[in-house]
Amino acid sequence: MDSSLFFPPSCHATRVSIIGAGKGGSTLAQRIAEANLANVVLLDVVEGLPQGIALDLMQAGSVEGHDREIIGTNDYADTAGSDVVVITAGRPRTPGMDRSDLIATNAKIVATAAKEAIARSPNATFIIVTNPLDVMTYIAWQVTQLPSYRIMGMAGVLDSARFQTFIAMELNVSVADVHAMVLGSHGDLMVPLPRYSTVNGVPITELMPAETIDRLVKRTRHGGAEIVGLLKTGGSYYAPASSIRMMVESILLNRCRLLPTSAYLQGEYGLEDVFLGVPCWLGCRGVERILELNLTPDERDALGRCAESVRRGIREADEILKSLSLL
Ligand SMILES: NC(=O)C1=CN([C@@H]2O[C@H](COP(=O)(O)OP(=O)(O)OC[C@H]3O[C@@H](n4cnc5c(N)ncnc54)[C@H](O)[C@@H]3O)[C@@H](O)[C@H]2O)C=CC1
Ligand SMILES: O=C([O-])CC(=O)C(=O)O
Repeated sequence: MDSSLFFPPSCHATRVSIIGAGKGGSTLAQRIAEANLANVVLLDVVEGLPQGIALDLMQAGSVEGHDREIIGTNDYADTAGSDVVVITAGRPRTPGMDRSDLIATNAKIVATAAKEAIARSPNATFIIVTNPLDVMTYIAWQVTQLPSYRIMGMAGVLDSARFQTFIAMELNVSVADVHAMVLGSHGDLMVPLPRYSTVNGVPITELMPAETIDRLVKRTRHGGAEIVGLLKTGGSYYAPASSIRMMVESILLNRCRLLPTSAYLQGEYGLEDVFLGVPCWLGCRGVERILELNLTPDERDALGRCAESVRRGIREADEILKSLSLL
């Protein structure tokens, strides 16, 4: 019998490489495989870690009912030909730290990882997750020299998910009906937009008093630190992994979902040469289009302050990377 009938020549299966097999990276690998979105390559510098997680996830697949291949590796050669590369490599913060305290450590890691990954997957779309998010996305863009629409950072989906959760908890309504929009940098200066946040189309400004909204906005701004304070040894990873999965899905399936994304700005919102969270349609080309919302002068000013703080971080990272000849 001709065995090729049963084992046809392998065809190109969609592949997502995740650089960094820690809490965020490994949870994302699980989400992508269990959503049957793509095969996954999980890479880390620690020997045995990605291999062990990949084997464990493959064995879960036999129960979860997917046939996705998950490869664990320490070798970038295994990431070759990826459609999407996600960078979660780097240190998380611990209580008392600001995300910007991670610049010196994580700039080197992200620059190296991005260089290695782009060399093997020149056609991939990159999603950066490592903190401080908007600064690290700029670094990765600089070293890969990718067209700006093919590289972006994940933060806005997570920050909006937090705002949505707090709104649903406050009103005691289904979170499925809540849609919220958080723009700006992934830090205390982020810009939640109550005017664009609704419960099934009804603006939250009509559903709760201004003081309540202010309290939820503050909690959203400190949402990451709240979890770091509880976990003590690192940050959140379930909600971040879900948020990255949503972006990966919109790209791979060309769904063109409108998602707050850290994107390269070239005049949008009056800002240039900076990555910042803005609403973007994500499709097979990456950032297909940036939506310019009508902002009030206060909201615009808040976005400008975010841009300034990201630029300060970029200058600090650039100096470090130049001194190491990584830029
Ligand atoms: N953008 C966002 O919204 C979020 C960002 N983060 C950030 O993501 C990063 C990762 O967080 P976790 O997964 O919780 O940390 P983790 O410590 O669990 O995992 C990080 C992994 O990176 C690996 N790593 C370090 N250097 C590497 C290199 N040169 N190449 C490959 N792998 C390397 C480590 O061995 C470790 O396994 C942190 O910077 C964290 O702050 C976390 C949550 C949300
Ligand atoms: O807070 C952190 O360090 C991790 C993170 O970015 C988040 O959960 O928003």
